[in-house]
Amino acid sequence: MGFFDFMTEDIAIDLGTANTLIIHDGKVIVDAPSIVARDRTTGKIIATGRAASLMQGKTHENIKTIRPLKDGVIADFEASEQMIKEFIKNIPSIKKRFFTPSLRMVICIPSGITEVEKRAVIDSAEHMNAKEIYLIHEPMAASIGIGIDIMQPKGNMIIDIGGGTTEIAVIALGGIVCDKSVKVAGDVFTSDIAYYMRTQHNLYVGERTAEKIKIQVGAATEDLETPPEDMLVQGRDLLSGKPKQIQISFREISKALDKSILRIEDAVMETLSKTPPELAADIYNTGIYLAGGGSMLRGLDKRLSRKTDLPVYVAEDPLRAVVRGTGIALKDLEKYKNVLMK
Ligand SMILES: Nc1ncnc2c1ncn2[C@@H]1O[C@H](COP(=O)(O)OP(=O)(O)OP(=O)(O)O)[C@@H](O)[C@H]1O
Repeated sequence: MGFFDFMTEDIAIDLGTANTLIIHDGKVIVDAPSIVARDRTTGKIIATGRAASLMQGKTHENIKTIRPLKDGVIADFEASEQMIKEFIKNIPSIKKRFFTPSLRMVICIPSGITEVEKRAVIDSAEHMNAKEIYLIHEPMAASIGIGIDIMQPKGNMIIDIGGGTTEIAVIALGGIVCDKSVKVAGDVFTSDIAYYMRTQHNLYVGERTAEKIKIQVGAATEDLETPPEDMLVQGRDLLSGKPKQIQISFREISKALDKSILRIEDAVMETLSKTPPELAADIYNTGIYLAGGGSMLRGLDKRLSRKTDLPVYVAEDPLRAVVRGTGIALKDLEKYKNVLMK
């Protein structure tokens, strides 16, 4: 270890539309919603992460909650920088320092990101005192995080369903052979549910309630082996204006999500049809891996398996697969130099 290593901290970041995760010293030390709450009059950030998420939909006119990322990329630079700075500042070993350490960072980015969006990520990292910055594509990070040996001359298909994007990629020999990124993922599922409640039940529900419905009774198919119990949902009646409660079943939610899931199925089929035959043969044998929070939707694996006639496996702890892979790449920069971008 050189002298200057004392002044550098290594950090792996999965900067996601829904959640930001940070690995430092091999451990996940930040796992928080990507949200900030700002005081409109002073412009100051008053809360980030979980604390800001609790304020969502419940603010008054002086407080605004912002989700700085949209569709997997930074939409509000200032808010995203402030949010990450806040997360990093609170890392215990950084907090106790007298000075801001320089950072060596591996940050994962969606595979469909533009050069301008990529530049924005690098600029933000530089503003945070990052001296060495590496970028890694999300599906690549997810594959490493799942434990796939990406360097092998063997094809693997990975589908990362996050909050803003679904990234589908075929990986072999440490590279992405073919991929597709669609802006249909967890956030769209949530708004599909809110729309369904408004149009089918005249019930106006906020984003947090719609997300709760998705997690509690969300389903990609009506054909579930262990269906969840019905859920009581409260919101505002659009006709009378009064608070109202209704009972919702997973069957209704699977109808509400059907169109969006069809779009994901189409994207998967399109990627499979572009896959070179030798790699298609590998995927036939190994199946498809799912990662990201959206992959936890009940029955989604079953539905994709039925569509593709392939076995589909959901990663262990799918919400953390991407950051795990980013952390592994950070630990062995030499081994992964060909998959990291500077
Ligand atoms: N049990 C669950 N069932 C369905 N969806 C879930 C579940 N748990 C979390 N989610 C959804 O997963 C999404 C977040 O996943 P993840 O953290 O992987 O996304 P992200 O990395 O922030 O997004 P992106 O990669 O698009 O930038 C949210 O939309 C959340 O509602």
